[in-house]
Amino acid sequence: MIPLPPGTDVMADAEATARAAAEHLIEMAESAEGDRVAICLSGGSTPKRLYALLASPGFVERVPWSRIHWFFGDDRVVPWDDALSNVRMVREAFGHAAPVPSTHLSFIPSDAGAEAGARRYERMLRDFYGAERLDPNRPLFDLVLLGLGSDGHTASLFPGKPAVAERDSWVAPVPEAGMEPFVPRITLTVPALSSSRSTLFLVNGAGKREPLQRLADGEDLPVRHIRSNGRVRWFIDREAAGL
Ligand SMILES: O=C1O[C@H](COP(=O)(O)O)[C@@H](O)[C@H](O)[C@H]1O
Repeated sequence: MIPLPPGTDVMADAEATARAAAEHLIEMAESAEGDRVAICLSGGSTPKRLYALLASPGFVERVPWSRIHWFFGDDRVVPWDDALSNVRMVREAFGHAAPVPSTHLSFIPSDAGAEAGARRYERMLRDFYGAERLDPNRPLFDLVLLGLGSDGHTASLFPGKPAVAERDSWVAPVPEAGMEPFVPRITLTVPALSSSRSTLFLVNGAGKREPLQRLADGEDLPVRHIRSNGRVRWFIDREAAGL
């Protein structure tokens, strides 16, 4: 078995990971103070089952939809209805069953290119937060969901790329990352992703053994830089853990 990050719960399979994540999301939303709950969603294929579960009977009645404001940790610079878009993935997973007020979904702007989109998304986040600087005592997000790409990226922070080192901006353009063919992306940066009341990594499947092993071997992957005001937790299924 691969030595796993601190804060790991090993789950039986992808379904168990999604169910535990749904319970954690509801717990974080219910325990949030004030009338707004901010949740930052991850993309890719892993969290799709979680989002579909939230909109399904047994969960949909328990999620405090009217209080939750949904944000994205990263996206590709493609139209929101493109098959590569995280917006499309979340919309499809929520379907019509999730009663999300339209003003509570903040999509990453994708129509003006990576640079301009990053600036616009940063403005949206700062306006929502109500300040130009992150207060270490007041997290931007109640919950940040993240994944781990098979090549070691998280959000769209790719190992060794400039966005990983960004500490002033909350959002960064990712014009290239060494994956070919690469679609430009926009990503939250380490300080924004680390401003959370809770952070949860979801990692499933045999394809994640390699990046988990690289992490265990001490490689400087972007996830190493992510912090939280509260706990950083990992839900990893047995297959990814090498069990
Ligand atoms: O490209 C992306 O990949 C990572 C990992 O996705 P996964 O489906 O392999 O778990 C994801 O966290 C990120 O948001 C997404 O844009």
